[in-house]
Amino acid sequence: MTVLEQASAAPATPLLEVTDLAQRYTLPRESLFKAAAQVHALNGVTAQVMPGKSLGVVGESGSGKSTFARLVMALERPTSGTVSLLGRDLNQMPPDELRRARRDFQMVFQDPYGSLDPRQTIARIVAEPLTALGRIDRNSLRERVAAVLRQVGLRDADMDKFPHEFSGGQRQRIAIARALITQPKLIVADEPVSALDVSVQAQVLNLMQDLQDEFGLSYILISHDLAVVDLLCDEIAVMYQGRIVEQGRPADLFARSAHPYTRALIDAVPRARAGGIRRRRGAQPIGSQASAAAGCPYAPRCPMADQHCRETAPALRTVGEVHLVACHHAEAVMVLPPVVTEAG
Ligand SMILES: Nc1ncnc2c1ncn2[C@@H]1O[C@H](COP(=O)(O)OP(=O)(O)OP(=O)(O)O)[C@@H](O)[C@H]1O
Repeated sequence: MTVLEQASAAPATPLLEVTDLAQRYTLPRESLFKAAAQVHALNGVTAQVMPGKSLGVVGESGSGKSTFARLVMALERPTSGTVSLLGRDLNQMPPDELRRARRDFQMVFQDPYGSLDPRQTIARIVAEPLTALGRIDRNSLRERVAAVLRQVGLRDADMDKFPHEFSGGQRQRIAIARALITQPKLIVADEPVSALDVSVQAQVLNLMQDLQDEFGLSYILISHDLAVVDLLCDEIAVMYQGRIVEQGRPADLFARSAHPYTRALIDAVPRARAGGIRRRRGAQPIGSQASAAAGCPYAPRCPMADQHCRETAPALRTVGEVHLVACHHAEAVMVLPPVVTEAG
């Protein structure tokens, strides 16, 4: 094999690599006589994002999605595990190096009303991640702001306005422009469209897709809505109580979900996917419940749970070619009929 062939055959370096990430929070003591309780927000999460690819992270409220996003952004240190961007462990970097590395990864938050400072002009808001990296002359800065505003479908003149002059969808475009200004490789978007009307959601997701095509961006897209991540992601990780319980390509997950929890999430997708998955009549809303003391954390809610599930926690394992699942009954779940697709 020639050197060139070897290079092209070598697997590409992951853009982001998260290994065995765990985060525990200690809650304030209820009284002097009680031990402080701990929340295991994240429990041994391992994931990779390749350059130009996107990972969707779905799960109900409290499953650990935002904690995962904060750790990936190095906004807090994990209890254990590592977060590496292009092979460099973010939590081992000296503060100055981490500040410079932040050029490569930016975040878009859920609330387009709360995340933009109402007293700042759009120019200042959008320029902030760049000015935080060091001095830059005013004219170049305004040119750069105008360019990213155009990239997200806004006008140069918008830079001298204030956030209250824009709709929710436009504000989310401004938040995306701010994330783009440092020309990042990765954007972590935490529920970027859940505060928007459905019609506006599609516009923002389409914009994110166009930007990905144009700049080879990667996204980590956090959402409670499978339909949203399905649109934009190459891979979906389903989280339950701080663990990834299933991970695979969207088409595999929809057609052959191997975890009963993923099936419950698909069941709750409110809109028809291209393949025609619809909400099942009378489907129960997914609420949080206490985890089992031992065994599979999903066992107390699982229609397939047996004694083995209640006693032994399933490890994440491969089923099929690239599909990962943590369920003792994965093979049986995969061959169940597709989630009900009722007419109308
Ligand atoms: N700073 C904190 N201190 C204590 N507990 C926390 C903290 N942050 C998160 N938690 C707890 O960790 C668990 C995971 O929370 P997280 O916000 O990551 O979930 P989520 O899936 O993003 O939920 P949501 O969709 O509601 O934002 C929850 O039980 C939450 O109460």
